[in-house]
Amino acid sequence: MTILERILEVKRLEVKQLLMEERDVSCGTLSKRPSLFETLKHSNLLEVISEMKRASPSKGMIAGQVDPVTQATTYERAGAACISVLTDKQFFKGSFDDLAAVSKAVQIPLLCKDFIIHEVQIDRAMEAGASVILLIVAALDEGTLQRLHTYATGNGLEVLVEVHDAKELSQALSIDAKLIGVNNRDLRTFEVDLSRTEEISRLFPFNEDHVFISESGIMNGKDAKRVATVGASAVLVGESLMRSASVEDSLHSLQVPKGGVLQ
Ligand SMILES: O=P(O)(O)OC[C@@H](O)[C@@H](O)c1c[nH]c2ccccc12
Repeated sequence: MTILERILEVKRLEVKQLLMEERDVSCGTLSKRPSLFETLKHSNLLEVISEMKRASPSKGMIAGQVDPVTQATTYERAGAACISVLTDKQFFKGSFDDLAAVSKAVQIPLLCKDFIIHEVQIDRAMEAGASVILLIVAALDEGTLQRLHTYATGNGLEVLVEVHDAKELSQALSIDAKLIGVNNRDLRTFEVDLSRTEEISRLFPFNEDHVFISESGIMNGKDAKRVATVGASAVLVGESLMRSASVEDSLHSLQVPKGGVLQ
């Protein structure tokens, strides 16, 4: 069984649990945040989506003692375009409480990072103040991907659709995804390879309606430049910022000029 399959098994149980809990749906008011899509489209720099990531299945504990609010406000002050908060408990040691706490402390777009397979998780993300959710193409069949995308956008959320290969990119495009991220990490093997971003960039429809994001394994300005060169508008960065002794310097070193031919 791959790690992704194991995670999805746990998610199915979590969803059952969430569906049994009674909630006051009226608290699901959408927080007013700028649009991530618009922010990325209009910037001349490679923007940074900075992630609050305590631990991961591939790296174990990364920063167990870090306070999510302190980390997120540091990201915001340093000029991040968006904060990503991992809400998965079992594999990433995050929570919806982390997301809710961060939500109260920052004004920029806020991404709920989880393995979403059901609408009830989207409701929780909204309740906790997220303005963006992640949908992972590899985790969903086509019908569910479409349904969850429609549900989220219908509720005023933005959706980052994560792909890993050409087939997944065409699935993302077929549901009209606007924010498309290439995960450089293979969720089945944990292998990280930035050439994934380069490969997908050759197939990516760079135009008004799409932005291209490179996710995972971005460690420094050199990596940032590499993905900016092939048209990335943003990088999604967790580990290297979580481990950095100077978050501000590290984040600034990633904000290189956009370099794509069509930008
Ligand atoms: O820590 P990194 O290598 O900078 O990666 C961040 C982010 O891309 C990664 O956490 C991620 C990308 N897609 C995901 C899906 C689920 C969980 C985690 C992720």
